[in-house]
Amino acid sequence: GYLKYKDPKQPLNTRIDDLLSRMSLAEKIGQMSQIERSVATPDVIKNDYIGSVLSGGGSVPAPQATAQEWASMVTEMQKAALSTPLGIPIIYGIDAVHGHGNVYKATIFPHNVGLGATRDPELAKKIGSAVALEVRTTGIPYIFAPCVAVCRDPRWGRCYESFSEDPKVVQMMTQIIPGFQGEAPPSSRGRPYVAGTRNVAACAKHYVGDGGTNKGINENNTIIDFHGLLQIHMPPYYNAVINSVSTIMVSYTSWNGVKMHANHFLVTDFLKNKLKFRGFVISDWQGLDRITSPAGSDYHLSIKLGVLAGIDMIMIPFNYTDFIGNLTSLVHDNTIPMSRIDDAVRRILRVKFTMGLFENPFPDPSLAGELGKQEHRDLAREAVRKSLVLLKNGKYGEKPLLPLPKKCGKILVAGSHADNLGNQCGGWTITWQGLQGNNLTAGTTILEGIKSTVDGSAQVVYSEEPSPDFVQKGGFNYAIVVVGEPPYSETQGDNLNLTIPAPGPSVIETVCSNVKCIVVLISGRPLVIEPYINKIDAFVAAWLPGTEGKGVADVLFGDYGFTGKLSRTWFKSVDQLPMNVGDPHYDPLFPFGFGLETHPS
Ligand SMILES: OC[C@@H]1[C@@H](O)[C@H](O)[C@@H](O)c2nc(CNc3ccccc3)cn21
Repeated sequence: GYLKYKDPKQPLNTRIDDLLSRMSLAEKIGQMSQIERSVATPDVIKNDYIGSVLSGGGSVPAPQATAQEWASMVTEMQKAALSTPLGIPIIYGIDAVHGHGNVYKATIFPHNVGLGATRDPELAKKIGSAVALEVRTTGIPYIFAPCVAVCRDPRWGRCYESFSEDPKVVQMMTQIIPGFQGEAPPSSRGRPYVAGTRNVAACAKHYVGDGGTNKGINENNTIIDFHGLLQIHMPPYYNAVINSVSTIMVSYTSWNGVKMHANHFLVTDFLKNKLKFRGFVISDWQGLDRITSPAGSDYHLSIKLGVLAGIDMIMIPFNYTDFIGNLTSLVHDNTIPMSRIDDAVRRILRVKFTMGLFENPFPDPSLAGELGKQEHRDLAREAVRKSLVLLKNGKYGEKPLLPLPKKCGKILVAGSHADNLGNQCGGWTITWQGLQGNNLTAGTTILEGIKSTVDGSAQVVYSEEPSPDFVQKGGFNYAIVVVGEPPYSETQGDNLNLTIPAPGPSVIETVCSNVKCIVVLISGRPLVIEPYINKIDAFVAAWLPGTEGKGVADVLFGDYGFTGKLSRTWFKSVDQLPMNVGDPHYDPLFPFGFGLETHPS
């Protein structure tokens, strides 16, 4: 018979009220449960009324799975969900944080630290809509992006996921949200909005103060007064909410010793009641478990604190029986009132109804062909060009070295990051931690880009770690040295010394003491460069450019000018950290906002 909640012509709140009134506690708790794809069998989805599934970093249906294989996996799960009595569709989420990183042959864009250096919100929006298409072509309607952290200490392993140390630059780049979701019409501003099946629901993360921890220690404590929190870490959430972000993910971190996942004041009083956020709040992976230390030592208490704080959907992700059992008993004994459960389910349903998931629960086959499309790769290459920051161009008193002539004669290209696609993509690429080498996915290394840019008369010689003899006897007019950090994610990226890993420094020394050298640094953050900077002729910060490495050669050889500006302070020494623009004692090697410019030759 006719069911009001299934009628898209009914007002949104009528659909929510009607469906909620039909739901059992088990069905409500199911909607609040997000499980990992590796445990999400059709039976589990059906029997536990699961409302959401995710892919954790690197969790794929099969190695090098095609878009079709991804879509088939989602379809199978969706069929199970729709076979339940109320037929509420699941929402499948994934970390598409710099393009659809888990997926083989997806376009990989520069990580956020590089996008921040572009200062180009329109570019961010275009990237958002390209990523949305690549995500949707795999049948997925929801992504855990953008990270709107304001990273205040580059020793943090996730600093590359942050657009900038300056909240104003992060606020500017939240324009990626209307890119992901589509532009909300005036009537929907400030409310969750997803335009349709070519867009995805987004997730502003990690609320709040994830980038402000002590010494940049991941998941640690952000010690700052309320005024400071509102001034530095909160502003991007104002923009995210008004730009209709559908979901917000809570941070593992603590604020002045109180776990964010247990913080009723910030999650409910401030975000939901003050900022009027109407989407759903999702936990991070085992975010509830990590409320206690050791993690998981009192899961019953964790669930009580997290759900009462105002978390609506829980990224469990594996022990769903524990979660469902504990939450059910917490409601039965009235520790958690049904009103809290209903608020969570309303918010989840509001997002699912608004984004059209009930009308279009299955992948849209018309989106085939979007994965890794040349048009998206060209956009990514433009982003690479605009993300490069030129920090030195010729030694003191000498003429500028860049742009290099395409008729450059014999040049040397050296370093561990010159011909290494995995290194230039960084973390959250194919696997959670990222990979090294050139077989991980489809793309163009920096070396390949150089070779296809220079004039036919030029000779490009590549040596990853050349000997002094090789450099001295090579007769090179110039050398391009590409070094930097290996890929990493989260805690694995925490680093207190921030030195360029060996043999980077010695390659710089060997090459730059024998031939005019351009050093291109591939890193998620500023690294120690001061000891070598006087020996270097030209110095370029390239961040983590992604698959379209040719964007680097585009600018080195003058097809485009350098325009990027530092989105982060470049320290002289790690002893100065944390040190950010606006600090009373500010003594950088290169200041926030710095970037030399060149013009197309
Ligand atoms: O991947 C899901 C979330 C992600 O959206 C958050 O930004 C991030 O904080 C986060 N961390 C994990 C933990 N990932 C993990 C991967 C493999 C094994 C164990 C944990 C999952 N997630």
